[in-house]
Amino acid sequence: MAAGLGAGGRGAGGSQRGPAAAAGQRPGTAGAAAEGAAAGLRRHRHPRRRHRRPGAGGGGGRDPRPARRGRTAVRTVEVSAERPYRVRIGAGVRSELVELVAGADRVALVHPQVLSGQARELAAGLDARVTDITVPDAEQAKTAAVLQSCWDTLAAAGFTRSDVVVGLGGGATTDLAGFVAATWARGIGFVTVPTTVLGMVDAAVGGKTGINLPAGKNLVGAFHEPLGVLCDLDLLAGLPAADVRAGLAEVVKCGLVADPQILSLVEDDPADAQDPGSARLAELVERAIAVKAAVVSADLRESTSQGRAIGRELVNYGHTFGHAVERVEGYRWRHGDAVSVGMVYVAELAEVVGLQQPALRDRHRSVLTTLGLPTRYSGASFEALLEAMRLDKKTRGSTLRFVALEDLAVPTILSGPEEAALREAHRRVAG
Ligand SMILES: NC(=O)c1ccc[n+]([C@@H]2O[C@H](COP(=O)([O-])OP(=O)(O)OC[C@H]3O[C@@H](n4cnc5c(N)ncnc54)[C@H](O)[C@@H]3O)[C@@H](O)[C@H]2O)c1
Ligand SMILES: O=C(O)C(=O)C[C@@H](O)[C@H](O)[C@H](O)COP(=O)(O)O
Ligand SMILES: [Zn+2]
Repeated sequence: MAAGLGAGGRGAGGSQRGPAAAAGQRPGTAGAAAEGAAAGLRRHRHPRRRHRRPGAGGGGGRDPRPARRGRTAVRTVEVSAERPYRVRIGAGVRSELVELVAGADRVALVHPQVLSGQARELAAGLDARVTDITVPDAEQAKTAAVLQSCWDTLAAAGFTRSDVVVGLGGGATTDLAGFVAATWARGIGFVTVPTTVLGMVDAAVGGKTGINLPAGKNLVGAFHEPLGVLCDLDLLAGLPAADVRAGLAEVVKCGLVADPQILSLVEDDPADAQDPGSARLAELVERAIAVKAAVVSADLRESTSQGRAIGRELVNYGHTFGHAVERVEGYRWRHGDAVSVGMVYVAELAEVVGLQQPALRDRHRSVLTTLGLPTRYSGASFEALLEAMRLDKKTRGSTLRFVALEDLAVPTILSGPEEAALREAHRRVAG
């Protein structure tokens, strides 16, 4: 059964989403947690499985890409929050979907139009009855109307609590699909098969699901952990360069707040870091997942930040201003581009209030610039951005709270900065 919700398409949005172009390990909790997670990366070979790449026409086609990355190396990162699950990372791991949904009579496969071929291939390998749900592209999927339409489709197909929703796509698709799963029958099984760098390193892991409102980013949602996450690096082959770059903003975020080795890997060869087939990008993906897995394992529901002990809010670095930019731009910016500017904003703010040395602010700008990510934003007034920031989920009452850095991988919460400081940081980011 196919439920077309309108392909949407990037259309004009494609070029409008974001601008065109564009130490030392912390001794505290987050750095240590990331180290622990990195150490927990288990390296083993993928069980032998015949696997057909999309479009390979029966498996006989030659892979046109040079084998710069071990084709069989598969990594596993464990997430142990309320219900343990595994993040599998490597070429071909999407074939493991059949095991993750074993036992379900019905599977809903939620994906954007651009991934229809991959969705068909995945569906063909499943024993369950598959309901295909094509959703609009990118942020256009994260709306109440699309959510309603997904519920209607599940109702028509008779989905019960033993059935499973699979999100195949970038972060926008998996956020929506996860919220569909979280809300259907008060919560059914959910699996993520992320197809973007950002989806793999961030959105597919950790169980934050939801949709946007005109009033704010991700304002409606739920914590709903996946049964498993399949990061199939083969799926990145066709990802547009601008989306690879945007995903790297969240990777750099993990480098700044917890794992500085990430920054060195990017700075050593930024072009290689952006090559979907490179071993460097694979390592960056693994390292960022290790940071995220450690953080959400310790604080799934984002409830434990106290003083210097930062919980899940750590991975919200750069998002207070970043989400405000997305909101005032009508969700036409790429999330990663907005987070890039947001990280520069909070670095400027930390410097303005005397928390951080200028050198760290400069490192933010240089590492993001070297990837071609935006570091300036002058598209909206300070007042409009401030209003949007007030609805950030870290805000308590009328007190704005930012994740900020005292030093590389030394995070803190900057609570209730003066409006003059917020304004000055905006002036500096607006250039
Ligand atoms: N839940 C979380 O913890 C979390 C974390 C970070 C970001 N997010 C959310 O994730 C979203 C951003 O995710 P994103 O950057 O993946 O954007 P996206 O989902 O909009 O995908 C980017 C673009 O790439 C296309 N695409 C996806 N996979 C492709 C592939 N393999 N080949 C070709 N094209 C492909 C998509 O159709 C889209 O046009 C935002 O909504 C953000 O709020 C959520
Ligand atoms: O997983 C988290 O927690 C994050 O904050 C990761 C962010 O990269 C992500 O964009 C998240 O969706 C933001 O959450 P929100 O609670 O600020 O909407
Ligand atoms: Zn994010």
